[in-house]
Amino acid sequence: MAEARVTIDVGNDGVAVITISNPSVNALAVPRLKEKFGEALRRNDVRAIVLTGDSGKFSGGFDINVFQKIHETGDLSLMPDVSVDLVVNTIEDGKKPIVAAVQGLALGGGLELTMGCHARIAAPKTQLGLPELTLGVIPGFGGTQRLPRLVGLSKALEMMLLSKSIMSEEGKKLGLIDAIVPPEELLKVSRQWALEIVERRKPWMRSLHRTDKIGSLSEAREIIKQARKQAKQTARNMPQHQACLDVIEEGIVHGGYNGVLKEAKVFKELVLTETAKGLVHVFFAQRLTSKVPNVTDVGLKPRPIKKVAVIGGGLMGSGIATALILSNTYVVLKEINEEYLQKGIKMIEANIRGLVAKGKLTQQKAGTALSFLKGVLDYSEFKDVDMVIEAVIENISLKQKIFSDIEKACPPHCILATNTSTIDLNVIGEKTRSQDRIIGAHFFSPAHVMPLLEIVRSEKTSAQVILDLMTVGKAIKKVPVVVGNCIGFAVNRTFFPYSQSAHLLVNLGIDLYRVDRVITNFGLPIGPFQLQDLAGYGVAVAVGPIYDKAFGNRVYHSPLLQLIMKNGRNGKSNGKGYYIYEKGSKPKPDPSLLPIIEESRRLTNIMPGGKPVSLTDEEILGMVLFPVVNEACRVIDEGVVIRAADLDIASVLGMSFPSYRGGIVFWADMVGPKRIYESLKEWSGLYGKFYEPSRFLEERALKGIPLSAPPSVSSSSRARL
Ligand SMILES: C[C@H](O)CC(=O)SCCNC(=O)CCNC(=O)[C@H](O)C(C)(C)COP(=O)(O)OP(=O)(O)OC[C@H]1O[C@@H](n2cnc3c(N)ncnc32)[C@H](O)[C@@H]1OP(=O)(O)O
Repeated sequence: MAEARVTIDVGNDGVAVITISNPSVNALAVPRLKEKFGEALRRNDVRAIVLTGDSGKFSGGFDINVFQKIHETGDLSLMPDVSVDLVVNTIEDGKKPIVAAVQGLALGGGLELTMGCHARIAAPKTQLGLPELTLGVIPGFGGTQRLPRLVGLSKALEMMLLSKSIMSEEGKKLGLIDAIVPPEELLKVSRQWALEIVERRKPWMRSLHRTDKIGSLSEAREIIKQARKQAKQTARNMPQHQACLDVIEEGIVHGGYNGVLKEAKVFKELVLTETAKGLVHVFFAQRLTSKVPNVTDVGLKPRPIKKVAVIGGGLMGSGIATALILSNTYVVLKEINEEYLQKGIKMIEANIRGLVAKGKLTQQKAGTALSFLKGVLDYSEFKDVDMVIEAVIENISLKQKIFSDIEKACPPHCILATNTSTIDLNVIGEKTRSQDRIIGAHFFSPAHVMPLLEIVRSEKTSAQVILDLMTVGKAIKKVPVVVGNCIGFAVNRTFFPYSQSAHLLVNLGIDLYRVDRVITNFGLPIGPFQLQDLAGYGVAVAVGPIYDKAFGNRVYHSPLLQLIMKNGRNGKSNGKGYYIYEKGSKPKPDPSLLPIIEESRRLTNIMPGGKPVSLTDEEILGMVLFPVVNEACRVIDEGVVIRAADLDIASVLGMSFPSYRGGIVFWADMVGPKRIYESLKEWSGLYGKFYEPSRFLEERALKGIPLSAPPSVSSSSRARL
């Protein structure tokens, strides 16, 4: 981030324009703001003040880097007193009118500063929001008090608890914005407005003193009560939602100023929580994924990708095609016969209809998206495509044949991507001479919904091709994470022990549904057994031998899956798996599964003394997740990911690992490598090689080094990236 500046410019009209200038989002530089406001309030030639931001943006809020410094040092004094000293005393209660001239975005502390001002003038389509809860804190510059007073309690709760921003047009209707003017008139109108306040021709409004939008105390309490109930369900394990409601309630009951004081106190408590640490880590880690050494830092420019061919109209292919057409990219969907092609097109139409039904897409945009789709049965349309994404079944010879066909059918610049989740890219491209443009584009199902795009490169994939796919990924609203070429790549490789540990626990006598419950209580949306039901068993069966070959004796074999398949269960697809699935109701545990589980326990015979083991929920959690951490260590050690933080993002976006725990490696460092190592060592003694700690974990645990610390040069084989 470039150096933060705040400038002051006093015009002949007696208006001082204070401008925040801190590329790229004008994060707030508090000491300089205080200094410039002090100057403007002191100077006799200044009658009124306009506060604005440079380069078409007001401000993205308080500098989040400061939170990270607080997390590293524990030093709360790094957090300046803005709320009372600057926003209440200097701005809101200052002796000169202050108008905020807002455009682009005003988020978090940025919006809070504007709410302390006496009026807000905005350019069209300015984004306004208080997203602090996504960082594990609450608005800390008075936002919890002023937003309800400006837009009403219900709307303010929606904006804060769901971190939902609004546009200035809606802000105008709600009363948050006083006028909307074209960007070129923003400063002129704001200056005039400020002078009119001086001349008492416009009201001198202090938001914190208002009560007209709050409603009666009993109404407000009822709204807060409902919000508490909802937050209990939707924001489990996180303290900031209930804390935000406490602070709002304080202000409603005891007045805005008391609310501001409580807000500042609670903010300081929250900023030190593990939740804030995890979420702030995820914020920066996600942005770091777009920095790929030797790809994004060597002056390359992304090439335009206008037309993409998707081969295979199954679940994955149709999801990928959906994601592409939603971003107005021309897609040619290829299938082997008319029947399959129509099936694929119908799936894409259903995906689009689903988004319309959920209110995520207008009917008009749905029609536009579908106009970008064309179904084909041969390669004639491939002559001018910029990229092909192959999404057929995991069959090596089929993929090899397709790649040698598309090498001939496509222009020489065309990117040749595969959506394989397991097969080595070098094997797929073996029959071509185009290894430099072969790349993995690993989407997660459903591809038009899940945000992660794992971009897999081989040693031969060119930097230009990686950059192009990263750009396409961002254009279709995915978060691309570049990883190396290995079995399962980063996500499936790291999580391969996840369901195996769950099976092992069941064979040790632990209740299957309890395992799922422990995992959902931890924060994943569903447990490993429900996940298997949802994904279908075909994937597990197909990848089993591949994992066996690659990972040898650290694979745990359980007969349970085969047994339940023999029993006619296919998971959610036929309504019967580990759970019973009935339309309109939640998945139900199935008591008739017990004899099958018992058969699996009999066959594996691993219960000590033939008796079920007794474990605490914490032990169950560790026995499921520590083997995942162990594999994550190997993934880091082998250089499959550029940095540990990439695996955090991949786990959050690909496996729905709770973001407030910071991702798998961040969480492991919070738990402590030593504890994880010692537990795994103990379990490997009791239950075998599946739990044996990796060399990397052992080294880090014994030397007291966090798993996320950059690997040492002497580390084993960092050859993949
Ligand atoms: C006390 C107060 O209540 C507390 C607060 O104000 S906390 C801050 C509240 N504000 C937020 O949560 C907004 C966070 N930022 C965002 O959501 C998005 O960055 C944005 C919508 C502003 C812009 O998005 P986009 O254009 O996609 O750019 P994005 O890549 O995210 O950010 C650009 C750069 O600005 C940085 N940045 C964005 N907001 C920042 C902030 N508030 N502080 C510090 N850096 C910030 C990003 O880290 C990134 O840096 P990089 O280029 O070195 O990677």
